[in-house]
Amino acid sequence: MSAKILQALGLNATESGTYLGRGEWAATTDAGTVSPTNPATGEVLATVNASSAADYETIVQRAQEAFAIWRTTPAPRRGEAVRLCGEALRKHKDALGSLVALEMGKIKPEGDGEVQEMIDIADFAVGQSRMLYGYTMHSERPGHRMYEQWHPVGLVGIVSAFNFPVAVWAWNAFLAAICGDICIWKPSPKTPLSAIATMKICNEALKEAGFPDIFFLFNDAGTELAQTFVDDKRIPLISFTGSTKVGRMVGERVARRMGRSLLELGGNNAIILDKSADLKLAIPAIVFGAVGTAGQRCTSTRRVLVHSSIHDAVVDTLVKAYGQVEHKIGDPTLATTLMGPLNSPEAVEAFLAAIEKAKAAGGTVRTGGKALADRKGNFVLPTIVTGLSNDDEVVQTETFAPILYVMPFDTLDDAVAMQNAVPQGLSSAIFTQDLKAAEQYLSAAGSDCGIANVNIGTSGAEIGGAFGGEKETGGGRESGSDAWKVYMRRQTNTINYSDALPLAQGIKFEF
Ligand SMILES: NC(=O)c1ccc[n+]([C@@H]2O[C@H](COP(=O)([O-])OP(=O)(O)OC[C@H]3O[C@@H](n4cnc5c(N)ncnc54)[C@H](O)[C@@H]3O)[C@@H](O)[C@H]2O)c1
Repeated sequence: MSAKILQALGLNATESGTYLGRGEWAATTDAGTVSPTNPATGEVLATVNASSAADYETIVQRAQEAFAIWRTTPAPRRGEAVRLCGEALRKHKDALGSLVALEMGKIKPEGDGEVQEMIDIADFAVGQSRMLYGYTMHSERPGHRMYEQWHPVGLVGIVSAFNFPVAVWAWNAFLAAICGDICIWKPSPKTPLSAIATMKICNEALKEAGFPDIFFLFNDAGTELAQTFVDDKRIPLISFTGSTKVGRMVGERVARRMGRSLLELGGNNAIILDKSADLKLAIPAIVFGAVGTAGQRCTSTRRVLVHSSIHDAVVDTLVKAYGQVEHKIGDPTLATTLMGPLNSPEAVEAFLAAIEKAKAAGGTVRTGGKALADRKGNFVLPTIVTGLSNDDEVVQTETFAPILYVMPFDTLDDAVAMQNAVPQGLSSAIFTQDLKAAEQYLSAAGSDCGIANVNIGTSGAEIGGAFGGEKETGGGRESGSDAWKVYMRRQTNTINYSDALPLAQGIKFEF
């Protein structure tokens, strides 16, 4: 099965992890390897030769040369390049979706959905390429015109996480490309094949149509090259998606060199069920939010805050629903599977450690709480824990696994305070039929997250809205709304078409 999925995308048992531009993949074999593993079986899928320091240098130099051309290519023409990438991805959606499922471990519909997200952001970026608007301002000086324009920022570094191995790149790369930037990508060492396949699909489409290289790729056997990347002054913007721990370091290092960083970090997302919540909507939203991608989404639902009058009934219903999911845990590439494995054995250890901490803090495991030792792969049971306090360390921490903490509340003010009282601020939701409660939740005194929903869950964003979060989630916004602006530099221009030289603020300087 796995060989068939790799073959469908032209991937071999050994692959170069370095796209140098000009149609060349590096032949480097002495910079270590990356070994992506099937999380459902433990089988090594292929060997990826990592990039050397010299490869990295070649990439940056060629990216700089490419930028000199791309920055003056008309933006709608740049949009055409992205349109072709979107078309190529449409053709390969099934194959790439299967590879994402195989390598990352999310189920096939979610793998396909991730590729669809790439297609959607491509479409969005094509339209945006004709809408890189700046304001025109009225000058206080007669015969003067003032306006702003947006120029490409230059080279954009993209460091991505394992859980969205291809969509995160597209969110960044397609917008950056229409903005006139050149992108260099360092994917997660857990999912290099998805990155290589994506580069092949997009770069072949660009080459066929005669476009220059705008997308480069390197893989790092350790973290040394990634650190060089983060510290590299030739790269004005680093877009980092990953854990708060690594993202904090990246943000600090980029700031030290006065670079720009776009940080998309961890979440600790809550759903509030007030007493009027429509459980027909709320229960499936919670189950998908907590169990989807085996709890390995940045927007996964980790906490459910339930009005005390319905708390016990909601827990019972959720436990029953989890019972149904338990029968459909397995190979993520099969159509019948609802929950795949965790991505690595370390993730299983982190899951088990969190369960032990939860128990030690007085929590009760209502369902799940175990790894599935009867089979190969990194499978665990989706888990519900009750009886903990929102302040407990384990509840405050993002464990990247399907563990849901359900806690009661008495007033909406208490619920919102609990929801917000975590270090992260990514996604949040309320289920209510009470207009006042919904509006209070969305007000300035309500949710403090970058995403706040009413009557839909925390997980699964669509292209169009800006995606990202506050506090330890890093403050970045990607993909929709005016997120394109981060990939550009703003320039204010004043043009004098009069015969005089008046100074602003009426200042006189006569000599
Ligand atoms: N907010 C978002 O949009 C979003 C989206 C997806 C994932 N995430 C977060 O990502 C995390 C899971 O992903 P992960 O386990 O791959 O995260 P991670 O932080 O372990 O790795 C992320 C990336 O950073 C790289 N990296 C590691 N050490 C580095 C270093 N010293 N210098 C530079 N790069 C380095 C990794 O190789 C990888 O490419 C979760 O916390 C999740 O919430 C956030």
